[in-house]
Amino acid sequence: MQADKPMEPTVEQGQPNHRDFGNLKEFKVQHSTLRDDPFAIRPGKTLLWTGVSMTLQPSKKKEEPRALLKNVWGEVPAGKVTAILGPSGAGKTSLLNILAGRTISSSNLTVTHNVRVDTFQVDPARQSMRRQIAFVAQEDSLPAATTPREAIRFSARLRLSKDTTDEELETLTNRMLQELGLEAAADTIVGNALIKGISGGERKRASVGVELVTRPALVFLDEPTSGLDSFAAVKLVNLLKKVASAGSSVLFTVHQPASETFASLDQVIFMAHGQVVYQGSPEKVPEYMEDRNKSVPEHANPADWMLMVTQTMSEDELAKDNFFSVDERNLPEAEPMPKGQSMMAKTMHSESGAIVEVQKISIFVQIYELLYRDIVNTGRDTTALLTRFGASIFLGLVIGVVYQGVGATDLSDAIDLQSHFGGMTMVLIQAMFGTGISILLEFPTERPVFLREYTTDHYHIGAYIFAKFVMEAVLTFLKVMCEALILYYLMELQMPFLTYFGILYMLAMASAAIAVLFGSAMDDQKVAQESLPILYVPQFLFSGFFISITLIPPYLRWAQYLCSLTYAIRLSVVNEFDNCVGPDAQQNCNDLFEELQVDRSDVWWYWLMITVIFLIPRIGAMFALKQSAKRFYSN
Ligand SMILES: Nc1ncnc2c1ncn2[C@@H]1O[C@H](COP(=O)(O)OP(=O)(O)OP(=O)(O)O)[C@@H](O)[C@H]1O
Repeated sequence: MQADKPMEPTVEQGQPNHRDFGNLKEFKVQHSTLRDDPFAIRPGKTLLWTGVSMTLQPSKKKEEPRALLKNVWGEVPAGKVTAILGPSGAGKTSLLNILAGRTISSSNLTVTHNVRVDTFQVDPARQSMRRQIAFVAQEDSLPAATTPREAIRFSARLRLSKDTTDEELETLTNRMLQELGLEAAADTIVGNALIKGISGGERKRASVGVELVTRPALVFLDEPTSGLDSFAAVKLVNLLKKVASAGSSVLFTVHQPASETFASLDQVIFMAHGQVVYQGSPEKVPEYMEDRNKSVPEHANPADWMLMVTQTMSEDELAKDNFFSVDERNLPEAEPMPKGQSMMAKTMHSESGAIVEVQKISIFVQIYELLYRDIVNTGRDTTALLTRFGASIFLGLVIGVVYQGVGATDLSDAIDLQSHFGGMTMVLIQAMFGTGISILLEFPTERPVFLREYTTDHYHIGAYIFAKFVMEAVLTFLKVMCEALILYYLMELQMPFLTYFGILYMLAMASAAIAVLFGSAMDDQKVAQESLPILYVPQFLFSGFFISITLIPPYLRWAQYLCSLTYAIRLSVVNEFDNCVGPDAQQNCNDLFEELQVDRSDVWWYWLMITVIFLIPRIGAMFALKQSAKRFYSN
């Protein structure tokens, strides 16, 4: 561990740092409660569970239900580090997910449990309970263009008490980076499979930092040491011990801990075949194995030995040799949480030592932080930005050159008018497609980040949707402005420039809204992308451009009113062809209005409808994302 900055008054006063204390009680007396200390003492909570079972219901009638967890019991005392060990498929992650409220009963899964925090009965899936839990999943889901420093600071800003100052946040973040050995990588972007960033191990540690910086009372980590070298793994476990020594209950899963790591744990829960094999201190493992005639060989790592034994023996053999442990704790009756009781609210110690409730930051700060991150990250991803604007400018130039001067042609010539109308429609289709597709392609990378942050209580869903909307509105504004400037002047259109820009912009925003709704509603982003034509192709059919509305079967014509492209085309036609000069030109324009069923007096209605089509999917996306998040933590 690196030396720490002299930051706590306890250190400055010449008292020993908290790392010098072996026991929590002593540590509590000396430890700082300062808000810029990630290891500041926190109100500890003991998590207990019994009767945790998970059964997979058969998909076919003839099959039997499959018990994945059987009456699992255990405990994570406050101030202790507990590891769940066991062979692959033993049920470690399943247990962790149930305790974290991330797995609940569903159509094919039956979950039962009796979980308590201290003496109170709790439902881990409840929002108030999940707010207490810091959860580090196996897969990292940090935004690719963010740096570890920014990711940790973002988490601290949104999840710590609202009165935490910028200086405190900076100190907390620096301290966390230092503890995780991430100083050198602190300002390098996280990256992903396509963008080079920090290493996999650094990414894992950054994910841990994002959770630990909030000084949680309960810390759950799924395989935090996987992908780390043995030195980094030992360092991480030491860090978890430090977090526990500040009062947290730490529970993590691990496959095969090194001897040093194993010996340093406070408590281990060894699982096999969905049952508890051993629960207790690591030192007593050799004795436990000896009692079952499977003594740990000399110099062998007891964890490795236990893994080997449980993997080579069948479930029946293990049961016969008395390997499975039943709950003999005789727990007293749990108390229901009293009404209005705030114990499950997130709490911390004030500087006077009193326990106070964490004040959640306002939705405006959440929006500001989300927007700030989006702006910085968008600016960093120059390739995506250049492609987005480059493609618009290129397509604008191609369409503009092909339809050059089409707006100034003679409207008394029906073919000229058709080209004029065709050019405008082509641009509208391009604006609609270009915006929707680029959003839907981005969604798969953003979705896991949102799901992690939303389910760990970073922000309100409304803040996320609003920040996303503002960002899209600005980027789409700039993109459409580029296109409109090129096309308006090359095509020599007749309507006022601002009207033309307004129509293109509203259509692009409506298209973006539909893409966001699709991306939000579908868990499988590939399916969402593949289904996009279902939304766009009907728009062509009902827009009146490829087939006259009057030729469409009457029972299908209503569909035109749901298509944003229909309104955009009608608005373009009314504004571009309303002042046709000369009898032939007037006749041609009237024919076009009739074919498209455009009514000059309905212009306000067209504007209203295109606005509605752009607003409703946004609201829908909010609900769809909420549902997605529910499914996410119940998987
Ligand atoms: N939602 C689910 N639907 C079907 N099977 C499931 C579900 N969740 C877990 N399982 C099954 O339960 C068993 C235990 O899975 P779990 O992921 O908990 O094991 P693990 O001990 O964490 O394994 P590993 O160390 O490989 O991650 C596995 O056989 C897994 O396929």
